[in-house]
Amino acid sequence: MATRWGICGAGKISDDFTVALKTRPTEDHQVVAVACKLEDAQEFSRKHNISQAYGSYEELARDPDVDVVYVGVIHPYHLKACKLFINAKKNVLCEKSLAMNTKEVKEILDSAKKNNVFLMEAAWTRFFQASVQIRNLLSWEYIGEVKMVRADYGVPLLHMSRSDQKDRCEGALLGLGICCLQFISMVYNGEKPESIQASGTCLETGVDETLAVILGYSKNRMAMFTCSAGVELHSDALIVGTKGTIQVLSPMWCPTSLVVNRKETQQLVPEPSLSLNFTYSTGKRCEIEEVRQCLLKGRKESPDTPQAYTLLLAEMGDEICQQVGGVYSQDCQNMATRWGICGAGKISHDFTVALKTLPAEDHQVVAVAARKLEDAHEFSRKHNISKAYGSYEELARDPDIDVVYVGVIHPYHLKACKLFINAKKNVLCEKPLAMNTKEVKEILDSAKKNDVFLMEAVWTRFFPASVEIRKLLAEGEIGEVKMARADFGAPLFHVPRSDQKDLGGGALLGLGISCLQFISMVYNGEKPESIQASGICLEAGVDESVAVILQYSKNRMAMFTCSAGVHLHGEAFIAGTKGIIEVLSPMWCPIALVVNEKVTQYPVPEPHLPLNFTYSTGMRYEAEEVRQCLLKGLKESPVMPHADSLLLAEMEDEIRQQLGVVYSQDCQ
Ligand SMILES: NC(=O)C1=CN([C@@H]2O[C@H](COP(=O)(O)OP(=O)(O)OC[C@H]3O[C@@H](n4cnc5c(N)ncnc54)[C@H](OP(=O)(O)O)[C@@H]3O)[C@@H](O)[C@H]2O)C=CC1
Ligand SMILES: O=C1OC[C@@H](O)[C@H](O)[C@H]1O
Repeated sequence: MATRWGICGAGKISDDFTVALKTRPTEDHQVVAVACKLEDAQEFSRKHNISQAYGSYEELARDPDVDVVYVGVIHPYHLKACKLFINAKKNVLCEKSLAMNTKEVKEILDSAKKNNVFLMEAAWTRFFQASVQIRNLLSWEYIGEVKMVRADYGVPLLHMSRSDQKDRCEGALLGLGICCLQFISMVYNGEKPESIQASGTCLETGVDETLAVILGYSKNRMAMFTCSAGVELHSDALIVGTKGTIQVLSPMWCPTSLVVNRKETQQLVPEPSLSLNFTYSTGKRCEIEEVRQCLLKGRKESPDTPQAYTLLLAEMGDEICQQVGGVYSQDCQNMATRWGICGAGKISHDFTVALKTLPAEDHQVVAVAARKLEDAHEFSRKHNISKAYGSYEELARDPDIDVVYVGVIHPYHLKACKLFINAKKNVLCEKPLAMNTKEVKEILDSAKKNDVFLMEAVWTRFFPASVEIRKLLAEGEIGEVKMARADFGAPLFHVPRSDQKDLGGGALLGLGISCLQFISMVYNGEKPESIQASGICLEAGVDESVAVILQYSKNRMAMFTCSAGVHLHGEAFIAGTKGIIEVLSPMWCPIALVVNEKVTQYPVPEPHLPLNFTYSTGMRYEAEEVRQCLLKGLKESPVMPHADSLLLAEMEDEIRQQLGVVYSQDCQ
């Protein structure tokens, strides 16, 4: 009985695929239907003598006479099309690249598994006679142990709309480089490379034009490829072993000539019955027959292109895209921000609980790292995190992390931030960003140099109440601001990190910073004209209680008190020429505002686990700010910009100097 094909999409590749199918016996393969815009489907069906033409993919999905659908639409539509057919229990052969990124590929693979249907990415090169011969030669170790693989594929394609428009297409990697990658992956038997280094040029649209990639494999083996949608490359491939070489002559993506240890053999493809759009497309007959054989044997995937290979290709593609800066809208949309947590202490616990109050589609914690592996394990068990590392370095190397939350105590912020930033990780670091201005500058500089996002976790700024305060001030609700005041005091000296100097102790950096950032927010990041600080210090040399007066231009002022020895009321207010905004306690995680005597509440969600600190689920707002910044490609938050972190550090330095609090970091 013939395998009955449905064709999804009536473009160039579907045209060639249908011609290739005709080179097979009609007892084995028949095209029974085609679907796309109705007039195009009708024209396609007339040209190829197909009995059924549908004006929608949904009709094709419902056709009971179709055994397998060939998805020949452009990549951005693969996910939707594949899921439609798979959910209708159709087997699917989908053009390469199976989807735009790993997340989409996983979604397609999962749905094929769930629906128990056959699915294969149309990596047609693998099924050419020449590729079969290569696999045989490698398994016989005909050229000894493989040490190096190289492939190139370049064709000027930028005149084709799908190749230069990011929303419609793929760029050089997804369009061409994927053939080189799959070749390398075939030679190395689906092994994951140990390293990938990619460099490339992108068009103004953000699409990658030309790429060069080096892959490092275990046991000192390597591979490299170049691809270009801008220029013609030689487009051959080479496998170098300890005892010889296999050369795949151009076109390596539809190979018909091999040179094995200098001896050339040719395996030609049949002539087409109609003219083709692409080189040697009748070679697709091999993948077509592979699908039939798999269906006859009841297989759900091809042993020659298993789904694990498809996944690996997507993962490598994502890594390369990330390195060259080619990000597609699909990479951002619907994709969770993947957090790594550095430090398994109290605030990291609270932050992780706060993340759980946000949709799992938007935020996921994928790994935690602590100095001791058992602490990381305990944390990961408690929070159901899949990866636990016993060092921060391992977290820095994890390719699955988009952003690291640094929740260690402040003397270690500099080292941790630099580690992650140098590993090209985005960072949200607990406050204070560092111990002094010098350290803060070092972190900011390294974030700039490495072109990553960095934000000091000044969570207060992102509470809805703070958003409301900024709105009211901008609208002039209380007239011209003349005075701001804040207090924050809590007896904390039972906590070592609060009274020990080498652990970053002291009221100012622990608590006063929340008051200082509030004042700085009210005065829009302006530098005060003068600062007068007075305070009392413990014998250990850290500040216990501090009172500070700040003078701003145009006769405006601010003041705050903080104490790590006693409880203070924890309120703040902003007084203007036309009214007053009061922030009820706790002002550092505000849930109630009184604006000209009218009270408004802004409650935070309940936590699913007990918290260490007051209203910590409010850290969800800063986490969402990070996500939004990353989605927009920002390197700093407009609400808590780098300049504000620098100003905070400068003011803290000045206050500490007046109090006589000196940390070892100030002397280095
Ligand atoms: N937003 C807010 O309101 C709050 C902010 N914070 C800030 O968060 C940070 C951490 O505070 P918190 O969680 O209470 O602190 P913890 O005492 O719980 O310590 C946090 C982590 O810091 C690392 N650490 C602790 N002591 C040492 C040390 N002696 N040497 C090296 N590393 C050490 C540990 O990492 P590991 O697990 O790897 O061993 C530990 O788990 C501080 O910078 C603080 O200012 C804190 C509370 C509230
Ligand atoms: O460092 C701190 O420790 C105690 C907390 O209550 C406070 O919010 C934080 O800044």
